[in-house]
Amino acid sequence: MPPMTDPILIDDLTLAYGTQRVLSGLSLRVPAGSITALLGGNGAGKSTTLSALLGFTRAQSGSIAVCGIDPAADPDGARRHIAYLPENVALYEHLSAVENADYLLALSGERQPRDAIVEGLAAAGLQEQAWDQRLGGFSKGMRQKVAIAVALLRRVPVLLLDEPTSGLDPRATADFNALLVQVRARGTAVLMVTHDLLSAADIADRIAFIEAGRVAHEASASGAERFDVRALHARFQAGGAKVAA
Ligand SMILES: Nc1ncnc2c1ncn2[C@@H]1O[C@H](COP(=O)(O)OP(=O)(O)OP(=O)(O)O)[C@@H](O)[C@H]1O
Repeated sequence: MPPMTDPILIDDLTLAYGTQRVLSGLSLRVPAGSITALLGGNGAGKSTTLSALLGFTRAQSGSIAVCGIDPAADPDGARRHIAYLPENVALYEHLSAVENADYLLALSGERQPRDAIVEGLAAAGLQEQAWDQRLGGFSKGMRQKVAIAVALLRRVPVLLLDEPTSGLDPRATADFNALLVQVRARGTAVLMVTHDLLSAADIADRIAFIEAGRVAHEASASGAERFDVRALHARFQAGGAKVAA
């Protein structure tokens, strides 16, 4: 059997928008069944890194692979392995939670029966009475649950999240983090862009900080370099890693 490669592998990536260089030698890997939090100041290049993994933005040099596929060469192939939650999840207001999930799964060619959909919504923590309600009245936390249910139902090996807990209250943040822990237990490689150092320290296996276009520091949840949130906060405060309440 060929050796398993990490679902997310980025090596020495350099990427510029016109003359503005954003990434300068960024390397990052996210193994299966693990959560990596990507932190850094505003404009550090966190969302750009996600965009490169999704094949929306092309790097000038270095290599990038999603389950062994180069997203620049084969964006559709890479995206088949990815569930992506942008900061503001785009769902359909006039459709119910079940209808949204049904439609989004159909779009990705992975239609599933209602029983499976409601099971996914329940697993994501959405209350039964909300399953057939239109999304118009949903809170951001409830919308996140619908979106993550779709991601769970797709059973893809890679989950990309862009500031998923921004705007969530502490309870909804805790619920969301608990869900991510379940996703990790299924073997998914999770890459989460966030400014929320406390959440990152709570659930991530690794925290990577981007500075000057590269990962300037990585901290691990285990071993000698175990997270010291105060030290990380002090060190990276200037770089914009905020500690959320
Ligand atoms: N499509 C684009 N075209 C031109 N410049 C862009 C584009 N997208 C991002 N940029 C610029 O690239 C830099 C990095 O942006 P990016 O969104 O990756 O940062 P970020 O680390 O996610 O920031 P934030 O924490 O504020 O969301 C910024 O200076 C931004 O203005």
